[in-house]
Amino acid sequence: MSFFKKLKEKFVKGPEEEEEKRDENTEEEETEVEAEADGNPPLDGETEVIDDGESDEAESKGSPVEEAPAEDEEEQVQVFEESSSVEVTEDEEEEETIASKFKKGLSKTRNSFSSKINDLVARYRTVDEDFFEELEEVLISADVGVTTVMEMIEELEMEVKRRNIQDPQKVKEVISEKLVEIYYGDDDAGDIEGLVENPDGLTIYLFVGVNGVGKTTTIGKLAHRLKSEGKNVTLAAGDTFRAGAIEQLEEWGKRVGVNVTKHSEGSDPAAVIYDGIQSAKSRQADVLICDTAGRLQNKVNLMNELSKVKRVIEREAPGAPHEVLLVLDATTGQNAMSQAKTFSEATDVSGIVLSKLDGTAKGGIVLAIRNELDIPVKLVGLGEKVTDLETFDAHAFVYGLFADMIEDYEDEEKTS
Ligand SMILES: Nc1nc2c(ncn2[C@@H]2O[C@H](COP(=O)(O)OP(=O)(O)OP(=O)(O)O)[C@@H](O)[C@H]2O)c(=O)[nH]1
Repeated sequence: MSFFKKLKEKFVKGPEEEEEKRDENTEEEETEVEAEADGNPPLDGETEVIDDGESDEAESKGSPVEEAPAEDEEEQVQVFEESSSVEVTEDEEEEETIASKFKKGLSKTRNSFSSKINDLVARYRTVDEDFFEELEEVLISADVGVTTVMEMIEELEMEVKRRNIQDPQKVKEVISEKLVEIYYGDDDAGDIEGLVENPDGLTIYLFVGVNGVGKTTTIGKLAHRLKSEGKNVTLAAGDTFRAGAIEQLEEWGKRVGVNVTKHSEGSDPAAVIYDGIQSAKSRQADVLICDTAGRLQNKVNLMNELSKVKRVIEREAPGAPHEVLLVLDATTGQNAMSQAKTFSEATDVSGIVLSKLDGTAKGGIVLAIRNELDIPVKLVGLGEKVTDLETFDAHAFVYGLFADMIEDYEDEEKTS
């Protein structure tokens, strides 16, 4: 079966399915309206009471960092009241398919990339050396990364020869297929996609990345997603360095309806994370998401800070952190690549979260990161809404890049 057809079957819903989905949505809306009429908020609110006794006991057993300010103890754990989680609007909750999210989120990249590809195939009658040279430029301009592009062109040339493809139009499909193949390399999709979870208790995710990349927003989005899946989520405000970072995380905690462990600005991040773990344990949380500061200016400090935080996590929750997630801003292109290199030297990054993928026309950065750094992209930010965080899926990504062509392909199919 052709690759475009496979993608179509996987991601494009038929009219009947769309109809069913619309009916389901209408039913859900009606239920929500009824619930509101009964005085219940559309999102489940959360009233949480902390067992302070237990966390105090843990602290007295020896917080790892003596310099943690004692006067903050009573405000270390924030408790949000029931009304606080309704700020996620119904509009934001609207259900979209993974395909429509990737299609919408990658529209800038698609518009630039597919128009260049279409222009290229329209100008060539046969697939020759010049064609591949121009294709190379198109891929490089989409930030795919020189090394990855070279590998890709080599494989494309072999494939085109093997299948004896003469018509440049037919190369589009081969490109899409190769993009997926190059992304996975020798790995199975199941091994590199999705976040690792601890089946036996608390799962801990450690977030790292420089300031301004969208770390806080991503943590908020992930907390919302996990909570919507029925998980008991808690956050630790380990970015004690950037002014306003703690308050910003607290805001997200309120918005999403999860509690946040915090100390005052400038305090030791490892102490916050330690308290976050005790709090998560005492409330039997399923997931703790830890924020950290990213000071790139001083690599030694960054390394020391992250290794101290990791040591505390490893000691207090053996087997954790289950993921060390580096947030990179897709709009910063090759700068993101150099940040990834620095952070991988400072700590064991297990996955990348690529934020603001919707804000760039150079979405090819996904492939460069995966291929040149050998770190999988676990999550992608596809917009500013709380629900605009998706588990990365290379097939959905390629569908997002080639959606228009796949639709044209459908037409060709229908008319043939
Ligand atoms: N369009 C779009 N905007 C995003 C995405 N993720 C984050 N943003 C926006 O990027 C801006 C910065 O994000 P924040 O999370 O506030 O990041 P920050 O506070 O500057 O810095 P850190 O938390 O240290 O990364 C905010 O306006 C976010 O709404 C995304 O996936 N798409």
